[in-house]
This record gives sequence, structure tokens and C-alpha cells, in this order.
Amino acid sequence: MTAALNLPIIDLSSPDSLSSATSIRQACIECGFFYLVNHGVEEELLGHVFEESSKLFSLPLEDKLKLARKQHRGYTPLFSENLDPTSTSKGDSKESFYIGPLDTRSNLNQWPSEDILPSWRPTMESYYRKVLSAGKRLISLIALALNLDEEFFEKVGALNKPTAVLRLLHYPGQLGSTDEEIYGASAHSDYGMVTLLASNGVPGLQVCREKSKQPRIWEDVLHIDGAFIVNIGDMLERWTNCLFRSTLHRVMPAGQERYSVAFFLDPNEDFVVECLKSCCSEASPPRFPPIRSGDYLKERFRLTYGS
Ligand SMILES: O=C(O)CCC(=O)C(=O)O
Ligand SMILES: [Fe+2]
Repeated sequence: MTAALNLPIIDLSSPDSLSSATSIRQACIECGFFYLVNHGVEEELLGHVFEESSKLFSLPLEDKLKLARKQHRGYTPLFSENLDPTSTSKGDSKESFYIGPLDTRSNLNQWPSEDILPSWRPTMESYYRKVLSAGKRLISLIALALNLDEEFFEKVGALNKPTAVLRLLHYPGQLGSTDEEIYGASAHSDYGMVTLLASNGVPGLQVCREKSKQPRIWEDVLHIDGAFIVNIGDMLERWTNCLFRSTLHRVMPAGQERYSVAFFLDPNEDFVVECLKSCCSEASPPRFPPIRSGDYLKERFRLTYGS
């Protein structure tokens, strides 16, 4: 049996920012995962996101493929991704849909036809804006947690035009019989800064706190109604000189249909990520050279998708 992980719960609306920052610091040093409550994204809106998501994934495959992923926006079919290059599985048993920044200048997003799904786009846009605003507030607490000015990431311009991506995920309940080990999402760590994850409550998410120890020990991350599960990505791990941890996680099939929605909040493409002053010293010099955020992410996607 897998044990459940006891993660701290951070209240985004708490007036005591310093105490929240202290809890975030501890959570990010120890595990890289925590729950976030009172984040300002209404449960009703989240309910609509899952309804609309389910409508999209229920469309015939040929309709979904008309929106196939281009420039990291749109639909990815079942088994098209294998997040764990060491695994021999035929790919992850999930389909997904990516929505990138909503600004009209780039205009790369793909939307299902209004005739078929009239409420889809307004629902996703509204969710995107709300979770982005929660994410920015969270990042100011993360700055405090790193002994930086609350507005540090804003002031250095890291989030002027954030590369924020909403990813709808659908894990089918029934997989059919197979001898192969099938994952919903195989073991990986997220690439960027922070991820805010919500699900429809069907279990499956697991975390491995010690990625270098064998055999790997996996612990369940339980669902809490109304809470986001937040985790640190590899770019923030690098930015903090490995003070904050980007932790390995995966989704195991639970025999029930699982829907989730991940919001990946990353800096502007042009922002150069280099070791934060508060995270290095003579005794602990920077472990990584500076890198443009866009270049870092592009390389990670190339390794996952080949493009
Ligand atoms: O669906 C989930 O619960 C997790 C998804 C995930 O880890 C990811 O998309 O990076
Ligand atoms: Fe992930």
C-alpha cells in the first residue's frame, strides 16, 4: 500500500504574509509540494472548467485532431507523450489540451468551434485569468520565502509577460487489458517555475521525495476540495541553486476517469534566470550558468515531444 503524504496547507488570503512565507520556505525545501487554499478561484468556475473539459475530450478523435498541438497550443492525443525517457511504456495514458497566454498579439491559441462548444473559450479564459492572478500573489510569497522583497519577481521584470500555460488533462478510466505497465503520467518533474494543479478528486497523483534513492518510494497526494496542489518546477530549483526542490511525481491509473487542470507559471521568454543572490554564497557558489527562460523551456519540450 502507498502511504499518503502530509503536505502543509498555505492560506493565500492570510494577512500574516511572513508566517505563510515561512511555511512555504519549509515546504519547498523539504518536499517542493504544498496545498494552497483561499486562492480566489471559485469552485463554481472550476466545476465549469471540468464540464467544458469533459465536453471537449468527448468529441470524436477526428474533431480533436483538427486542433492538434501546434506551437505548444492545442490537443495532444492518448499515448503521444512519455514523460519518463527511462521507461519502456508505450506512452502516457492521457490526452491533453494546451492554452497559452491570452494576449492577442501572439494569437497562437486554438479554440474549439463556438458552434459546437459555445461556452468553452470564455470559461477557459476566465479560469486562466483568475489562476494567473492567484499565481502572481503566490509568487510574491515565494519571494518572501526566499528572503527577497515581496515584489522582487515583478521588479526584476520576470513576470511582465509570463509564459503561463493552462493544460487540461484527461485520464481515461478503463485501459483494457495489457501486460505492460501503464502510467497516466509517467515519473517527471515540471519544467518551469511553479505549477498550480486542480483535479476532479479522482486519486492517482503520487510523489517521490528522494529521486536518487532506489527503489523509489511513492506517496499519494490526496485531494482536498477547493485546494490547489502547488509544486516547484526545475527552473525555480535552478534559480534557487537547488534550495527549493522540484520533486518527481506521476499519475497512476485509478480505474476511474480523472480530469485535472495544471497551470504552469513561468517567467517571460526573454528573462534570464540566474542564481538568486539570497541562494548563493562563497561556500555555496552558483551551480548553473544563467539561461534565458525561453531557451530552457524550449529544450525541455524538445526532449519530451521532439519539437
Ligand atoms: O494530472 C495530474 O494530477 C498531474 C499532471 C502533471 O503532473 C503535469 O501535467 O505535469
Ligand atoms: Fe507534473
